[in-house]
Order: sequence, then C-alpha cells, then structure tokens
Amino acid sequence: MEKAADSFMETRYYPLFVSLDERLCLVVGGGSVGERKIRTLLRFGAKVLLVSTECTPWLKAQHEGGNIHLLGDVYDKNLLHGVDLVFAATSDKALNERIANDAHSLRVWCNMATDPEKGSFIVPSVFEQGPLTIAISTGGLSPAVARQIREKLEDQFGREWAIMLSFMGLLRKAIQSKGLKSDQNQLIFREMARLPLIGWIQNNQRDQAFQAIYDICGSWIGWDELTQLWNEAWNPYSSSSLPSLTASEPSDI
Ligand SMILES: C[C@@]1(CC(=O)O)C2=NC(=C\c3[nH]c(c(CCC(=O)O)c3CC(=O)O)Cc3[nH]c(c(CC(=O)O)c3CCC(=O)O)/C=C3\N/C(=C\2)[C@@H](CCC(=O)O)[C@]3(C)CC(=O)O)/[C@H]1CCC(=O)O
Ligand SMILES: NC(=O)c1ccc[n+]([C@@H]2O[C@H](COP(=O)([O-])OP(=O)(O)OC[C@H]3O[C@@H](n4cnc5c(N)ncnc54)[C@H](O)[C@@H]3O)[C@@H](O)[C@H]2O)c1
Repeated sequence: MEKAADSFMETRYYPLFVSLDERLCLVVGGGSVGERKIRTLLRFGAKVLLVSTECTPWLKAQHEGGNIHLLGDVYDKNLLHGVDLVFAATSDKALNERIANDAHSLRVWCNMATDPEKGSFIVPSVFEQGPLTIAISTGGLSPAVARQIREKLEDQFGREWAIMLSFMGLLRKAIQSKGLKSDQNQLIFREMARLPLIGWIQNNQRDQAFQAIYDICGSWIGWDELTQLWNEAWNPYSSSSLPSLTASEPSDI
C-alpha cells in the first residue's frame, strides 16, 4: 500500500521509552506549545536549548534560573549539529517545515507542532506513578482525547500501584539471587503477578499478602526477608504522603 505522507492514518508510530539523560534537545518556539514540551523534557532529564523570538514568563524564568539555554531568536540549520531531538514549535508554519526538512536531511528526530506528519515523532500524553509510566497516543488524531484518557487513568492508578511495583521489583531481585532456573523464576513471577496485591495493599492486609506469596515462593524467601522487602517498598510512602490510601503503614509482624 502506498503511504500518503500527509495522513496520520498511514503512519504507524513505534512506541518507545528513551532515556533523555544529558541528551540535547533543541526547541524552536517558546510559546505555549514550546513551554509544554520543555516542561516534560526537563522532567525527564534532558538538556534544553531554546531559540525563540518571544518566550513565555515561565520559560524566561527557566532561562534565568539556568535550567535551559537560550540560543537567541534566529534558527539556523547549523544549530542541529550534535542535537538529539528537535521540536519545531513556532507559530511560523514555513519555518517549522524548514526545520523538519533540515532535521530529516541530518537524520535528527523531529517533532513538528503545526504539521505533525512532516516530523518524525509525536509526543504522547504521559503520567507516572512511581515506577509505572503510562503513555497514551491517539496516533495524532485527537490530543484532547489522549489527555482525557490520561486523566481517567490517573484516577485509576493511585499510589498503591507504585508500592506494589516497588515490592514486586524487590521480591524479583531477591528471588533472582537464589540461583533458580529461569523457567522456575518465570513461573513464580507470573503466579505472583496474578495475586490481588493491589487490594491487599489498599486495605493494608499484609498477612494475607505474605501468606499468598509464601505459598508461591516460601521455599526460597523467608518471612523475615518478606517483611524487610515489604517495609522497604512502603518506606517512601509514609501514611502522610499517601492520601489516597485508607490503610495505615504496616507494622512489624
Ligand atoms: C499529548 C500531548 C503531549 C504534549 O504536547 O506534551 C499532545 N498534545 C497535547 C495537548 C493538546 N494539543 C492540542 C490540544 C487542543 C485540542 C485539540 O486540538 O485536540 C490539546 C489538548 C489540551 O491542551 O487540552 C492541539 C494540537 N495538538 C497537535 C495539533 C496539530 C495537529 O493536529 O495538526 C494541534 C492543533 C493546533 C491547532 O488547531 O492550531 C498535535 C499533536 N499533539 C500531540 C501531543 C501529538 C499527538 C498526540 C496523540 O497521538 O494523541 C501531536 C500530533 C504532535 C505533537 O505535538 O507531538 C498534549 C496533552 C498533554 C496532556 O496529557 O495534558
Ligand atoms: N502540537 C501541539 O501540541 C500543538 C498544540 C497547540 C497548537 N499547535 C500549533 O503550534 C503552533 C504554536 O502554538 P503556540 O500556542 O505555542 O503559539 P504561540 O503563538 O504561543 O507561540 C509561538 C512561538 O513561536 C515563536 N516564533 C514565531 N516565529 C518565530 C521565528 N520565525 N523564529 C523563532 N521563533 C518564532 C514566537 O516568539 C512564540 O514564542 C501554533 O501555530 C498551533 O497551530 C500545536
């Protein structure tokens, strides 16, 4: 099937979680879209360079605080050298298109605000709950719906998910250190993932959770070790910072 370059429907966007730690991201355009993209980029540890004729007050403050680098108000193709991602976020459609073309010729990944299909990646709606990251895309069809889905999921995935995942991560490491065969590990982890841990965490039913986990892997993990891992997983979420949970913090068995 021939690909229509101007159609979102024809583009299959490959979802990917990339590390932006210390990566250079050039944003051209410091209006509301540029600001939104930069807020997310900074949250994920990118180094942000900005070119814009005007900047929002928040972006000015970021520049003054040394959190982003302002490279002036004139875009030039040479600025793309050494850059990992570029965001063409000006209100000047022709300039955005030029940036997308330059990026294409230099093989720099480009997000394009005015004609997104002319860029090479789009940005999903994202939220994090501890180690859990949920990213939503409508393939560019409706960013407003992507946002609505994010808001719904945010209500659904509260702090108990962060605690559960931290605990599962610790438990997984502990079991992996016991030197079992990988198919045995796999069986254990799959069985544990089926347990209703979320409900037990929400209701602080630690004994129930321990008993069920013990039934699965009690031959390798002792009760004391389980207690230690459970407490470690709960530690960052003391009852004061966990308003969505009704249960109190776990006490020692
Ligand atoms: C998810 C999010 C991430 C972020 O930007 O950080 C994001 N847009 C967000 C919000 C949002 N953007 C717009 C509205 C107004 C309502 C509406 O138009 O629907 C709202 C809603 C709001 O603000 O409430 C307007 C808009 N957006 C694009 C165009 C141009 C076009 O479609 O041609 C226009 C029209 C401009 C005009 O009409 O002039 C294009 C894109 N916006 C994308 C991402 C990519 C596709 C994502 C996907 O696959 O769904 C894509 C394709 C390219 C890109 O930018 O990467 C963020 C939600 C953050 C959150 O979770 O709250
Ligand atoms: N992709 C998205 O998520 C999304 C969302 C809303 C709007 N848009 C589109 O993106 C464009 C930007 O939206 P906005 O709300 O940020 O607009 P805006 O007017 O708030 O900001 C535009 C920015 O671009 C800068 N700019 C304009 N011409 C420039 C040039 N030649 N060189 C350097 N900087 C220049 C301006 O100084 C300003 O800071 C709009 O035209 C809109 O169609 C995209």
